[in-house]
Amino acid sequence: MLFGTEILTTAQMRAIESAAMESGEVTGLTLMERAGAAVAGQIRLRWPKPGSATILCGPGNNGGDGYVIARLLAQAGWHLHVLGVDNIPGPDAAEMKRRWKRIGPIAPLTEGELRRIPDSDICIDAIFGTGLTRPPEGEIAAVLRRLGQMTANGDGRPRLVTVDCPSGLCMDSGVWLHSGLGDDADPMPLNATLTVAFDSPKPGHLLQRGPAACGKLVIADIGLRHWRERQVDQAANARRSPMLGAIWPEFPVRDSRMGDFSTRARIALGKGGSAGHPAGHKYSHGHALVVAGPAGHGGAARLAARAALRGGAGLVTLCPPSAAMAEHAGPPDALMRRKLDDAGQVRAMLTDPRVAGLCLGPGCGVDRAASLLPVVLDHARPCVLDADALTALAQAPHWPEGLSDNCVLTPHAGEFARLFPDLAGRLAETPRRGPAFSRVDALREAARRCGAVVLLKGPDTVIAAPDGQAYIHSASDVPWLATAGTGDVLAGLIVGFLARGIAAFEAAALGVAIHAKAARRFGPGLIADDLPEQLPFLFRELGL
Ligand SMILES: NC(=O)C1=CN([C@@H]2O[C@H](COP(=O)(O)OP(=O)(O)OC[C@H]3O[C@@H](n4cnc5c(N)ncnc54)[C@H](O)[C@@H]3O)[C@@H](O)[C@H]2O)[C@@H](O)CC1
Ligand SMILES: [K+]
Repeated sequence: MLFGTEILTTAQMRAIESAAMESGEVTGLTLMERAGAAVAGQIRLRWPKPGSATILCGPGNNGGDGYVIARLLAQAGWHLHVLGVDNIPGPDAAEMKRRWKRIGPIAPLTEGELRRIPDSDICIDAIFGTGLTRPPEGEIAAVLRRLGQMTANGDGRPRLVTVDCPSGLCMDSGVWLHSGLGDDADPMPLNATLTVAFDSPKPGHLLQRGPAACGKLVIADIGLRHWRERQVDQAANARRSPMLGAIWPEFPVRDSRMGDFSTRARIALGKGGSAGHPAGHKYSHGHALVVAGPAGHGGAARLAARAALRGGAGLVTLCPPSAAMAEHAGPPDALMRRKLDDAGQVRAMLTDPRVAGLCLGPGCGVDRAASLLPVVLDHARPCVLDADALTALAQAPHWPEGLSDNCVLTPHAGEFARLFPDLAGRLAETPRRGPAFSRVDALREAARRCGAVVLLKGPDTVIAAPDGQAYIHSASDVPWLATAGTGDVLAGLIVGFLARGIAAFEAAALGVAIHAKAARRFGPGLIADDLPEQLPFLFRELGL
């Protein structure tokens, strides 16, 4: 179970469109008309007064959408310049091109032409969509470079609207494809004001450069839901294509299949009762242990412990070494403390069946984490391994063996590179072809190798489970979340959810979503300490 919506790779999207057309219930021309109408509708919604638009139409169906948009905007009184590739596209795009030609001219899609025509209020990029497989070259690359320069101002004039995606962006990974001939030959990254994509987001809208390139992302329904649900279910049943879900800043309040976030969160958290109001005994909500480190480094573990408490663990015990006990004497009084000096003591604590979650890593110190890790892994209790525990794990002799699927690893990019240097290396390569290796590909492989849930933190957090299900959480709208200690809070929150009996993948997905919501609710100026304090208000708002 996931929160958010299913998202589709470009290959899945093409398969769904083909299945819809093969059914005979809908034609490609109808889908193209709906796609173009959706974009024209969004433009008219945002800019109700007809203005001027330059529409750039590529060689395929994305270009076909562009000709539909041209026709509909012209009918609405807009003044248009249409530039198009001089080719014979597929039958649907060719028909849309013909229909436009009855209304207005098509100038060649060249950089020179784009320079010659006067500036418009908006530029519409209908050059490449899901069909992009290689970097734009030659004249089209020059056009895109010019388009990037013209619209570099973001919200200045002209504004950039992209059809399905900004051209040149790999829709499966969110990276710009490069020719390898140097920056002068490549298009300039685009910064759109608005992107209207069809049916479902693709990973590239939400990962890496995608959010900045797309601007506001609107997902338009073009009547493919029936075929999408069938294809996704068939693929999942055949275990060919495990579920990929996502939440992004403009995530609609009510989503097609999974319901809105609060309903799904209520179902997940309902398994462990309501936050802060345990229906049963405190132990029925599980006891979480948070391991702390040497004196002077206790803040990280305290943040994690506080988040675990607010997240609804029945009991939370902070476990520093004896020498650091005094440092943890302050509030919250709800927090229990117990000294933990060696692996034997952890072993004794973990024999208590009520311990339902453990957090190892924040402020722990790598040596201490390394000494405790074997016992923690041996007991296979639900746990979060973060920070120093990840560094220790990467150095462990049997890595990547020994983990179980109730364990969540929460690396940031640097820690991920220590754990999976080859995958990090592939992510860092300059992409020459699409689909480029994506963060979802990397995380699925990482989770498969180590047998645990892996969560790669960032503005585009990706979580994957060993069985291949994956989840993208895009929080590009809360840059203030990137501040010291917020990762410790996330680790603690996930441990709190684990202690409530929520399965590791769900606990991680829910933790990331609630963490970002708490930051969004607080706003800029946030420090990590503020996050756990937002949780009671957030839970109440979500009706949890
Ligand atoms: N197939 C459908 O039923 C629908 C498709 N729609 C639109 O169609 C788009 C996909 O259309 P296409 O599959 O025709 O692909 P695109 O229009 O994205 O690309 C056009 C063609 O350019 C070629 N190409 C790829 N990379 C290139 C490069 N670097 N330089 C030069 N040529 C390159 C490819 O052969 C591709 O077929 C979607 O993004 C969407 O906008 C919508 O109209 C909705 C319905
Ligand atoms: K486009």
